[in-house]
Amino acid sequence: MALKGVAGVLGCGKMEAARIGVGFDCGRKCGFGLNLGFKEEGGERRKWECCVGVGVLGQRAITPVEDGRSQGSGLESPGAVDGGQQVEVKAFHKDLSLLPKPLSAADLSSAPRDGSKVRVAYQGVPGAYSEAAALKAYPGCETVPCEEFEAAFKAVELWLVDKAVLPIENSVGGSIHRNYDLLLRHRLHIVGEVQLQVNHCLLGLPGMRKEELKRVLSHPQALAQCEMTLMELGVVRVSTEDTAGAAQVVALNRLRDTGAIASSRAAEIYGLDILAENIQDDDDNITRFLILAREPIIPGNGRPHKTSIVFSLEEGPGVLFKALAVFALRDINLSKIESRPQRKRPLRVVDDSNKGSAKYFDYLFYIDFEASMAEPRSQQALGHLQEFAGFLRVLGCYPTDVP
Ligand SMILES: O=C(O)C(=O)C[C@]1(C(=O)O)C=C[C@@H](O)C=C1
Repeated sequence: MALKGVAGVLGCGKMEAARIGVGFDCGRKCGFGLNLGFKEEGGERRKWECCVGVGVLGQRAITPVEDGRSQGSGLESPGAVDGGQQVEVKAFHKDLSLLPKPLSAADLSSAPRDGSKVRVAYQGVPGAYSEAAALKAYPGCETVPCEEFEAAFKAVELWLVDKAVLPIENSVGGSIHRNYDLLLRHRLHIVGEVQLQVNHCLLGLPGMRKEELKRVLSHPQALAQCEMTLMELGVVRVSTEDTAGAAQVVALNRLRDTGAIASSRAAEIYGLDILAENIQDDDDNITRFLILAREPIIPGNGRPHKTSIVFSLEEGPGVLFKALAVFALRDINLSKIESRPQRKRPLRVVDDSNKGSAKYFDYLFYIDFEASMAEPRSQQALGHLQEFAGFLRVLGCYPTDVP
């Protein structure tokens, strides 16, 4: 499947100005796209509009789904009128089965049409919680391990895999900031979330007892989530790239005095004993993962949806209060707010008159709100936010998951 004809604008009759469209080839010369734009009101950019369209690439056949207005099919019917003249239609002898077929709902589902499995990238090695999250989202998928988070983003961008599943926050350890930063640096779309109950096990070589351990290896988040158990054991903590990677190191190097914090599945894969189960400090230890893809999904109204956005604000008193009010005013609940330093402009000079010595940290704000982009109140809220946000990007709109 190759990326072709990423055509700019899909037709949306309602949108008067500045439209941003993305179109994606679905493999059979068909495409679909999400079109976001502004409406001009009184000479100002005011209103967000969002519409989705499906079409046939390489021709002009685009049929907006939402407002039902065709923008010209490019396939004239026999005897079409051209400038008042009847056009003579020549007979042709072609294999009609070669013509692109119209998209059906199944074409937009997660499974590739050729029967092959969905390929999902994750950071870590087999047995990592991220792999379990990928399998929860796409049962029976082909999981593709990646060394770093960034490699998983790139694997999607380079069409090596269909999706990536990456941890974004944990109920005990908090946010995974690296992935917030990567979301902005890459242009992938959030198409889903997975909430996974994480039950950590203490693993060791067969026959070992937990009292014999001197060191415990794991991912820093996992070590932090099992702080109390590790204190009781009085062991040295050593960070690894992922939990299953820790189990792999213990098994491969036959480390007798070293344990690993990982999943029971990792114990099975690497042939280790489970020395203790559920060793996390908090029983409600839930990690939330994001599913990323090259194309956005068409937001629905049926199931509860979330929308994730990122924006920057100009300096001034109460600007964050005003930004949050656009959601409160429309009764939209926020489920997450995170701020990250702006990498390109981490500090802002605020007193030009005073030799420019006073500086503020400059932040980007990430918000998840509980509404679909298909709802007018979401579009209105973002239109309102756009009035005072220096920068605004919709990272994705996707169905809410439950642990
Ligand atoms: O190391 C793993 O197994 C991962 O999937 C990563 C990760 C994380 O980054 O937070 C995921 C879930 C657990 O909370 C611990 C580690």
